[in-house]
Amino acid sequence: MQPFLEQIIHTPSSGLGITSVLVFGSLLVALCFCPIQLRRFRRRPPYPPGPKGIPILGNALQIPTKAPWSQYRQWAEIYGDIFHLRILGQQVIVLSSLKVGMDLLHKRSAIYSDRPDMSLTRDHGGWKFNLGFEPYGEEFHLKRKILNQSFNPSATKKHYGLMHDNIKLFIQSVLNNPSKFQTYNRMYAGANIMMLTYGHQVTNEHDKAIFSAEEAVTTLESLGAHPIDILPSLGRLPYWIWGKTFTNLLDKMRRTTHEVAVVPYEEVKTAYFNGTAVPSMATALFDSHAKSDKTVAHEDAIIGSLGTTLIGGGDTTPSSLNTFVIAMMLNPDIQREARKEVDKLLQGERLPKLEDRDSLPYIDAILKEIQRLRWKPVVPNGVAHRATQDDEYQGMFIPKGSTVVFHVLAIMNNPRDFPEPEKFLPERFLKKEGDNYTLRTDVIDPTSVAFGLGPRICPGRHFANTWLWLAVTTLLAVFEISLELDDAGKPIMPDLEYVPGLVSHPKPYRCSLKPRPEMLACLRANDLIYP
Ligand code: HEM
Repeated sequence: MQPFLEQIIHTPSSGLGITSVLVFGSLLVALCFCPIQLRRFRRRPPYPPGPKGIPILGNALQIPTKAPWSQYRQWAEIYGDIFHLRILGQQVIVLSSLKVGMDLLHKRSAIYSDRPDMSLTRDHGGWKFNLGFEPYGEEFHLKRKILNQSFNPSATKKHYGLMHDNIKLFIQSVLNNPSKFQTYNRMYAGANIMMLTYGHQVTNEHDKAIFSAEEAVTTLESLGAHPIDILPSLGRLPYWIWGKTFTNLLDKMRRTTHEVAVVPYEEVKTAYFNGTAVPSMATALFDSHAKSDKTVAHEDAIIGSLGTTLIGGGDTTPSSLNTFVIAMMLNPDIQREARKEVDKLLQGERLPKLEDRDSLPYIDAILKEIQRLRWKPVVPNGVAHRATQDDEYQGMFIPKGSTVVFHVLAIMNNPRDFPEPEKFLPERFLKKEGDNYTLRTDVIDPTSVAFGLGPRICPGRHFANTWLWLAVTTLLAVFEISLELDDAGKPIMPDLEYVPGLVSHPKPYRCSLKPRPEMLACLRANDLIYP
């Protein structure tokens, strides 16, 4: 799911220098495509406006490696909500408003739902199983159908019991060891998904499934730009010509993708045919696809859909929940206001339930603001799409093969839609009458941006939002969240510089999570032990 732009520009660590990749790629592109491009150029409307680049490299060197979105925001202010960049001869179209995103990715989805090639990771690194890399076509629809069946809004309701069980385990773990909040955050996000997908119970933070998913994503992030992505036929050459660092990394990538997608699948398949599998997405699929000879129809699509869930959800929801904790530490007034709403409903007598959601609009506003984020949305550059046909939009030309970036972060930071975007202000989504809040409907809902658009919209969005709501509300009910103090009594501030990557997330931070005395009776009544 690595945005193409990032892959080309921002992760040059595969053993080849970025400059050589850029120059090499540009020469190839120029040699192969110049005559064709010239013929098309004479007939077409202009590209969307954009900054002037330099020969060969185009705009590559104008995109800062750190916080590139602020540059995109500036370009959007100069050139409008759709602008054009050229990187290595690759046309990149950046969409920086929800309207343009809807017009293209949603309304013209037949053209804009493909992914850039990423031949290296897909065809050579073992990532072919992953829906996020799947070209738009029959296999894509099959995998999406499988995931949608388990993650659509009514299917998500069936997972409430699992989430209610896991939130209690999560809270108990944090009560036992608050300093490991970040570890448990990740562990229980993974536990939800592993139980739902494979019927696998995660019982500790060292569970191999969670470890494999982390390792696979880290390896993917460290591969970086490579000529095989520019000219896939180079992949037919022996790998050793690219050097030892590269071959080692590719070996590791193939091993980790196997561990993440094939190993858990084979385990659950064996259990299914032995009659010992716990009911899950996998067993439901076997019920309808297993044959009498113990083979499974559409097996690749099933392996791929199941194997994608932990990759899609293992990092993303924990990142949002970490941002929530950081936001609460830095905004005690907002924390107080949110807790007032929670306490009014629960009266210290019970833990929150997902059925309470409609009664707590302030919490929903916090979730929207977390997704809008003043620091970094979880997937700041969206995930790149690719145009499969020449297109024209408002008199501008979008050529076939363009990489199309729905720039989530630039949209979320647009002061036109979100005044004072740098401030954390849940109230921007609320109307207040007397003491009561209601959600505004006349403001862009960040939830409709953060998860992408069109047929490629995140299939896990309902599930992610439901778990996040429950986690946020329960943490507010049970804990006082504040900055930890150092030995001199000074607050330890979190670093707001997020770690960039496929999924952006905060650096490790310190926080104080103190159980609220008024909830102790309720915790005991729920068999939650306060040490
Ligand atoms: C806060 C949590 C999450 C955020 C912000 C998020 C965001 C996104 C975004 C922006 C995309 C790309 C959409 C596009 O191409 O336009 C995406 C794709 C995807 N997400 Fe999520 N996601 C989250 C949680 C999850 C969860 C829990 C799952 C697993 C069930 C999941 C599974 C996927 C998959 C499989 C794709 C690829 C879809 C495709 O290419 O067709 N995500 N997500």
